[in-house]
Amino acid sequence: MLKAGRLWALGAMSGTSLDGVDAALIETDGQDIFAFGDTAYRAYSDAERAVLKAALGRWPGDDLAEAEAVVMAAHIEVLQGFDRGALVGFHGQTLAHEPRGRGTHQIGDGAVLAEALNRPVVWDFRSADIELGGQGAPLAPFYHFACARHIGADAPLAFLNLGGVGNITWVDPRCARPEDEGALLAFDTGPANAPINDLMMARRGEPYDRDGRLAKRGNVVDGALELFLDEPYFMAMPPKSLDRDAFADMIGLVGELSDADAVATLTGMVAAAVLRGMEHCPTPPERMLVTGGGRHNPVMMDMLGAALDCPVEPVEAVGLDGDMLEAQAFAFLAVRVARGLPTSVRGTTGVRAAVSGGILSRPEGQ
Ligand SMILES: Nc1ncnc2c1ncn2[C@@H]1O[C@H](COP(=O)(O)OP(=O)(O)OP(=O)(O)O)[C@@H](O)[C@H]1O
Ligand SMILES: CC(=O)N[C@H]1[C@@H]2OC[C@@H](O2)[C@@H](O)[C@@H]1O[C@H](C)C(=O)O
Repeated sequence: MLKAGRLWALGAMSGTSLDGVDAALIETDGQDIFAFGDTAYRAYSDAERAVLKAALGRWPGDDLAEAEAVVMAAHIEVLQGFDRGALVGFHGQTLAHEPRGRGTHQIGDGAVLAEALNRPVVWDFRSADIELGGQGAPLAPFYHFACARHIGADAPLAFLNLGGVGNITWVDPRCARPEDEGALLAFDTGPANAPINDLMMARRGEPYDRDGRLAKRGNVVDGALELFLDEPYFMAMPPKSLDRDAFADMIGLVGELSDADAVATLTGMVAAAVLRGMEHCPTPPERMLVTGGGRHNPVMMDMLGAALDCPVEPVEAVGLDGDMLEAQAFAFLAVRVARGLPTSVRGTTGVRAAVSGGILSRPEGQ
């Protein structure tokens, strides 16, 4: 086990929107953040993305050699560019997520990565949590707690990640540790960019609605929005988490609409799902800090701002990097795992007892 003390750790995240690999360095002891370091991004090519897309929904035992090779090559390429980072946190690529069924499935082999980088790698962050009855997601909340302390927050606030899927973390920074009762409540709010990206690709051959340009020209259609909000998921109490394609049917709800109205309505659904999620927060947060690609979409941000009672701002408002927060989170979690500290609790994933989720693989001879 790693001794207490600060170190530079390198984290890598390949998220559900399948855009690419984010990598970031942070200096941490697994509790506090001391400094942020370099970051890098390696986009997937269209051909690579198509391979990953075709592998979604697959489980161990299926032939995934091609997808595995894409994930490993992209990670090795981007991580080899960092000379700092004594420990690596490697999330891998989620292909399927069924916490109450077959479990959760991330591809990418941390032992192979450890040899390629000649550094210890922590990986398979979600399985241990699921084995103890948790959802295996979201896992960024322990890092959100550290961020809240880092920015000097003194009242409950929320972090909202708008990736392929949306997830929210309500944080009480007055608690001493993230594992303390009442410090965190987190869950996936609903779909975020994934259905928008899928619709843009299907109808226009474009990967996403850049800057909300198409949504801006359309109107939210109430009938479709109401049908969407009838989904029992929104009423269900946390813990809860979602597969990327759990709401793939929502594209059907907008199937008859013009491109602009369809995208505007899918964008409105993201904000409406977050608003429904707020009902589950223990107290209204003082502010909502938004991370992930959705914060670059002004239509999505305006809809959120109009729906919520608190200020909604990108995390850059407090000096954080919203494109790299998840990569930093897995660097931070790697240090926690290496030190034997918990990475999830009942309030974040519903796990029966606090668990330190992840495997540590060392290169031969270390
Ligand atoms: N300028 C922009 N305008 C509109 N949408 C954007 C913009 N930039 C990014 N996005 C959206 O954000 C997505 C990428 O978000 P992000 O990188 O946070 O996702 P992820 O990390 O893959 O997902 P997850 O957090 O669910 O694992 C893009 O696919 C796109 O839909
Ligand atoms: C199973 C899985 O990969 N879930 C992702 C996904 O993307 C957003 C949301 O759904 C969240 O639950 C999680 O990612 C972030 C990094 C998390 O675990 O906190």
